[in-house]
Amino acid sequence: MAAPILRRGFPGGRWALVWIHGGCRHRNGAPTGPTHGSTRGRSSVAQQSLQTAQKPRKGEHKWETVVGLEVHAQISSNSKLFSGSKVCFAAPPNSLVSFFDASLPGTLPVLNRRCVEAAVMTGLALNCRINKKSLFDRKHYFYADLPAGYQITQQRLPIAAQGSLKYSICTGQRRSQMVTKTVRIKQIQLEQDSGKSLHDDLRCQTLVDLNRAGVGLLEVVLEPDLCCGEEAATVVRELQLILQALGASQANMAEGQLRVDANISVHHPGEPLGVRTEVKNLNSIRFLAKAIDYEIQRQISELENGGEILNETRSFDHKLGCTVPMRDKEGEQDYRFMPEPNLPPLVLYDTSCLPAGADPQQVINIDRIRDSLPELPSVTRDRLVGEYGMLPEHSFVLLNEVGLLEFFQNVMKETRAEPKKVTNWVLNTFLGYLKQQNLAVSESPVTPSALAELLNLLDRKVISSSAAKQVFGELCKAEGKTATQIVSEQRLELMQDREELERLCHATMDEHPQVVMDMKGGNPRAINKLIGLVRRASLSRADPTVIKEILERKLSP
Ligand SMILES: Nc1ncnc2c1ncn2[C@@H]1O[C@H](COP(=O)(O)OP(=O)(O)OP(=O)(O)O)[C@@H](O)[C@H]1O
Ligand SMILES: [Mg+2]
Ligand SMILES: [Mg+2]
Repeated sequence: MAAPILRRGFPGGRWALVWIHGGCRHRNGAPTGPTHGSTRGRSSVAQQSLQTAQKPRKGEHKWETVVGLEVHAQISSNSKLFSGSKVCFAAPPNSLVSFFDASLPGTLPVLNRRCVEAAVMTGLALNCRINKKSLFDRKHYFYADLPAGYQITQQRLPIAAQGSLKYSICTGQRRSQMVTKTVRIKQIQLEQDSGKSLHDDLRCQTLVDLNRAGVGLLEVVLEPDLCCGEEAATVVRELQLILQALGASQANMAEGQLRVDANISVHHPGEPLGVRTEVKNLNSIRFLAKAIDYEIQRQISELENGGEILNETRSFDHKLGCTVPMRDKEGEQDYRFMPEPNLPPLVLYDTSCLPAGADPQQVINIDRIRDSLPELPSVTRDRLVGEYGMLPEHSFVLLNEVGLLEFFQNVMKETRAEPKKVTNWVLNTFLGYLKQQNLAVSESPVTPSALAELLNLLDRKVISSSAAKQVFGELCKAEGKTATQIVSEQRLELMQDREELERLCHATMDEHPQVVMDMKGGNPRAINKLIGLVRRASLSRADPTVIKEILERKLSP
């Protein structure tokens, strides 16, 4: 019986699986490979998502639109997939390159355990089947930023396959209805990132930075179940949140940690899928949606004008808002896939089938990873709705803004105010201010404790709602004052003294006899005017409910 052992590769807890006799132990026989078959026999989920395609524009009713995504996520790890070089964004060019990353002869890959664990976590979170045996392959193409002339990937047997991802999308005329849909995951594969080519047009030269070469990537391949830019954008955002919750990837698109290739085709209902084009390397969710919608329109008008769609790769020109063929990817590529001879099969275990005598620290146990999975975004949203009676759409906003959920939860820890009130303040006043100032939650001058203190003052009726807004405005100035200090310095406390309030009402009525006459004459708006006048005289410190009660009593016949 063959048995894998783990070999310590580089310092810092890196291990490689070494296959001694070239066999494999499985509990239930060999796992099946990825579903590379035709995409035509799509499930009812796929059909359903096609049927609910976006509202047709002119001429579009005759067409069904199909979108399939390949999402590349850089794995959060201190070192690269097969070498000990550090992974760091924006380091000086070529400062993080080992001999292996530069493909010097004689160097060998050593698999990074952390990357494997991140892939298993992601597979489990996306309801995939985890393959207990997966294989590495070489995918050949020639480009300056790929020094080996091939990328190590998992083409034949990836680490995870056949999963699904649920996402929610707003529909209806006023987009007030939320519908939950499912997209199937075809497979998740581990692979190396390439380096970066920097084109210096002025000097007509290309510079190569290999810092990124060999960084671990997860390629999540989705089945062609989507139908428009908005659906694709929603799915990618959900995937991004899942990867971040798992800690599998920081998935920051601006830093290139999440890049998407969008495959698009159109066909007539009842006919086979059309020829797909692939828009490569989309690194913003907004551009992803725009590129897809543009490409759908382009393909439809091309076909309606008697043209044909070429199976080509394109890129999105965000300045022009259109897709253009990629010059370097013209023609069909032959990647000459072949097994990677320097890496044994990657073997994973369940608790029930650990190899006899194996050190649990040295084998990768799928059950242990499953047990340590954190709360996933969909579960967090359900919890917010259940625990705080929050509207589902509010739970989406809380999760979508980076750091906002943590902010909300920290406010909740320190306030006795109703969760609904806290949600309103966080989503309207606080988030509204951040948006207006173009600030991230982490840059906010208002801390969760400061907002909690303010909400406590409001809850204890120490201040009125309008005074609370005023205090919030002062907190935003970040002068280091607490809400209580601001309230006392600006004398914003609600007037509690009944006699003082009576006196104020009396004085206001004396000053405005016409309004009093109107009120006595039955003008319903006069009472509000009088309340406003008393409040102004009290510098907004008088409680409107108490004023109303006093005025009504004084003016009742
Ligand atoms: N007719 C189609 N229309 C739209 N999308 C499609 C169609 N057929 C397949 N797809 C999508 O194309 C993608 C194919 O990705 P996959 O990684 O399997 O292969 P590839 O694009 O040929 O290879 P590479 O990884 O080199 O880009 C999948 O997301 C799939 O859903
Ligand atoms: Mg792919
Ligand atoms: Mg592709």
